[in-house]
Amino acid sequence: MVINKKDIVLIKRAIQYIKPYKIRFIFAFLTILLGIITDIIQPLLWAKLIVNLFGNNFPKVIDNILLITIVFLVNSLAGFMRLYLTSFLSQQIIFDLKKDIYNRILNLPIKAFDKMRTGDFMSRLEGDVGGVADIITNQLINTIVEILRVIIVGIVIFSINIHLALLVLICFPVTYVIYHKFGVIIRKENEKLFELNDNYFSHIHQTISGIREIKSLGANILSFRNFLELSTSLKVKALKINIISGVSQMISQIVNFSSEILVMLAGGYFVYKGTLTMENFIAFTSYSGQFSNSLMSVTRINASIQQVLTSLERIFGLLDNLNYDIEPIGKQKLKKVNGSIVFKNVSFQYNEENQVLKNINLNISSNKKIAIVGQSGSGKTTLFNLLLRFYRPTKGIITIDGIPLIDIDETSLRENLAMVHQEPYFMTLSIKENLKLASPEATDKDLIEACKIAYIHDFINSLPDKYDTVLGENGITISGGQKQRLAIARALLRNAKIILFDEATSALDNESQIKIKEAIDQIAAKHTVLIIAHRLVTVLEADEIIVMSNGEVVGFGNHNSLIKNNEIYQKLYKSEITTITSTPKVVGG
Ligand SMILES: Nc1ncnc2c1ncn2[C@@H]1O[C@H](COP(=O)(O)OP(=O)(O)OP(=O)(O)O)[C@@H](O)[C@H]1O
Repeated sequence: MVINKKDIVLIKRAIQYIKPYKIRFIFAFLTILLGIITDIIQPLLWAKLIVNLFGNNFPKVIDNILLITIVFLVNSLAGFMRLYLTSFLSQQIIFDLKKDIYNRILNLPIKAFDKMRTGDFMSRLEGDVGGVADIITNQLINTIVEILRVIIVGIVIFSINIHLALLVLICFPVTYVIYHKFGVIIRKENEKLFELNDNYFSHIHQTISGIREIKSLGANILSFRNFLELSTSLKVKALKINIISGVSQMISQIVNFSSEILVMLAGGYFVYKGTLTMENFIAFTSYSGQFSNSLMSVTRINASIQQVLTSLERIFGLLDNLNYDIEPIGKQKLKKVNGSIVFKNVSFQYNEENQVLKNINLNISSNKKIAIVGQSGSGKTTLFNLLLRFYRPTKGIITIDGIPLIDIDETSLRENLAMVHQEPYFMTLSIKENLKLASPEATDKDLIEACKIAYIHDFINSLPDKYDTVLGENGITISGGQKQRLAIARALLRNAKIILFDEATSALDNESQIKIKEAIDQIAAKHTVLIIAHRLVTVLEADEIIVMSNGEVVGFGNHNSLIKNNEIYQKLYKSEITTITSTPKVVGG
């Protein structure tokens, strides 16, 4: 068996998942032991029965049949208990592993998702976990049991006839070498199979989440071709692994069969010579079968262990990769929040390569409507990302009401900061349930009030099921403007003092635009609203405008002052003015 130090660490970690259920494991183990003992007794009883049948000893035959029946029943019961316990343990370990991975994913910093593909999470959560749990419960118990069986049955066959037992043993080194060699190959092939599985899951996830893009680009055929390529590789790899396992099994079966023939020939000869009783010969042939099968299982376990080690490596590797330094988060609760925000000398970079924000200094008063404008890539979204604490500034400090962002307790921060995305995400749940995700305690009255402020109540009321209408995947059945208004209502329900709003770049109908603007105006009276602005009307009416260029704040003031004094703002404004006169769009990115 090829197990190195690293594997031992993996196994030790896996054992942590077994520990809470050790009593059940012991029971499973005992039922299996009972199974082995009854398996060992049975051939002996059958041998006695046959001898008694030939000896015309009818009362003894009845005794033997009675005993055989009892042993059979105990054996069946033990088999059932074993099945029940191992299934329970296997499902429980799957549950525990998945729970740990899922919990880790939910609590990951956003930067982790910049690196990992969704498919990697899916394939490990689904594929590897099941495999590991099965092998921990079934294979691990089996290994111990089969080793025990080899020892016990080994003692029995050696005590029956040492020469015959040695003949049975001959096949072992050969079978061992076969499985050892094939085990190494299988492990390598499995690693490749799992990698393919990651790619496969990623591809499917990307296709489904980007289906609109794929269709509009006419990339269906290309996507299907990639899918076929991946599925074919998966099929070929899985087949190859099965063939390799099959070949190794076939070779060892041939070796086994040869040794059985040798045992028959030698055993028959010993009976003929009178050095072995018929009863012992019958029992021996059955035991030698058990012995070789167990020995085969023990060697075969090597392949399973190689497989489980690959999966363990991937699962724990994923968990470890996700083991980002736990960034200290403060415990300070925000009480009655004013909503003033300060950026002091804030710089930030997503990676080593480029500085995205450069020495940002901003002083945003509460209850104001602030528009952020700037060319695409100038760093507007990154400002929001930092405020949302998705990433931490590489330099400088951000405060809310004078409290450093880093010191604010997580729940408190989320309660006071709400975000309305360009393409808001809704679950496949009813409107009411989607809104309640933001505030589970909200009453129907609260929901209606928020929806009225967000100018979406009348629309919801016009739907057949009103607030109980179920939204399609990602709110597909409602328009972009309606989605944003619903998202505003959701943000309002959070009762957050600061609302971040990423205006939709896509053209909204006039009615939607006016309603969104009115909703924001109403909200801005009592909240600090920061808007990544893409519409002229938003910019013109903002209390303050932040002008961004190449990761720097190059202007701060209202439209009138900026249009007079700020060159970059003038340029942005002028470059869009033609569009603006035809449609009420766009300033900046
Ligand atoms: N997760 C990320 N990892 C690495 N770089 C990123 C990441 N997100 C954004 N960037 C880079 O940071 C810079 C600023 O991006 P940001 O999204 O903040 O710009 P923006 O002004 O909001 O642009 P737009 O108006 O097009 O949305 C860009 O150069 C972008 O490529």
